[in-house]
Amino acid sequence: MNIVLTIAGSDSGGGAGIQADLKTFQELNVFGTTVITALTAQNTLGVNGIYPATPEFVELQLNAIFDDFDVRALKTGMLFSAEIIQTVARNLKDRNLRIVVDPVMIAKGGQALLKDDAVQALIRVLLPIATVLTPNIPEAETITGMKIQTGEEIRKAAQKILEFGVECVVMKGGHLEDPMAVDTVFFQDGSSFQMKSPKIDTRHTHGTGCTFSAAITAYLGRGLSIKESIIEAKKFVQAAIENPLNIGHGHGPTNHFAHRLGAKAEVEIIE
Ligand SMILES: Nc1ncnc2c1ncn2[C@@H]1O[C@H](COP(=O)(O)OP(=O)(O)OP(=O)(O)O)[C@@H](O)[C@H]1O
Ligand SMILES: Cc1ncc(CO)c(N)n1
Repeated sequence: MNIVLTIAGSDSGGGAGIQADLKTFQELNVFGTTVITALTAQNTLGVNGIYPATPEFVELQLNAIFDDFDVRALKTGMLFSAEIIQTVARNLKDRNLRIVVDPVMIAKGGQALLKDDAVQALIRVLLPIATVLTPNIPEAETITGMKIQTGEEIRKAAQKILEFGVECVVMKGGHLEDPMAVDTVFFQDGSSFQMKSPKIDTRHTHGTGCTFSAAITAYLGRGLSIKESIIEAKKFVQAAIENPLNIGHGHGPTNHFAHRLGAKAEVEIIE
């Protein structure tokens, strides 16, 4: 059994964070382990409170996992503070792992999930060890300090992110004004490709980013290449968005069962 890990925050509402990650891992046949960085009191309407773990307790959880399990791939989600980011990076360095960093900053309802002063720590200590970084456009703007609207601006921002040391960056286009959900993927060797799928007109998009990065991690853990993992993850999240569950009164969760039920999503790959 391939073992993977998520280092993220708990979403009591079950649609994002650790809960979305574990559901994704389960659906994709990998064994999921967890390091919880913070509890959130959260539902589909918003985040009512955050209770972070101490960096020492984050480290205890990391040690518990690495002392016992042979983890193939991991993702990070909500990391909350510079201190937690530093603890995580210190414990991941020099391990033979594929690391997916989802630079979670703000919940759909607007609440901050990462402190402002933690962005620099993310750039300095986590990006240099990241295999794949999955920013949405606002996150890519915060990381690079650039305004991103056009395809050319996406390319320039991705270039700057690659210079921070990540092996591959997926610029997620879900937030752009476009009838298609277009993600553009850039690698250190200068190659790139695009993934296009129809943008679904739905408010049930809570946890899409978490589900996508967890699916990339699951496929990497199963031994797929970076490119294959990203493409298969896009299909997984597209199927989960296309078949919404009617849960909650706000931004409802994506449907992790869609894959099991055989939903097939069309994703166009443009080299
Ligand atoms: N309405 C939509 N229809 C189809 N695909 C979408 C839609 N919204 C987002 N996506 C896709 O879902 C994936 C996750 O991207 P998204 O931009 O939602 O992440 P995010 O903003 O980080 O999410 P989160 O709020 O969970 O952190 C990307 O592949 C994106 O293109
Ligand atoms: C715990 C948690 N992580 C990530 C997100 C982003 O969707 C969220 N809303 N909550």
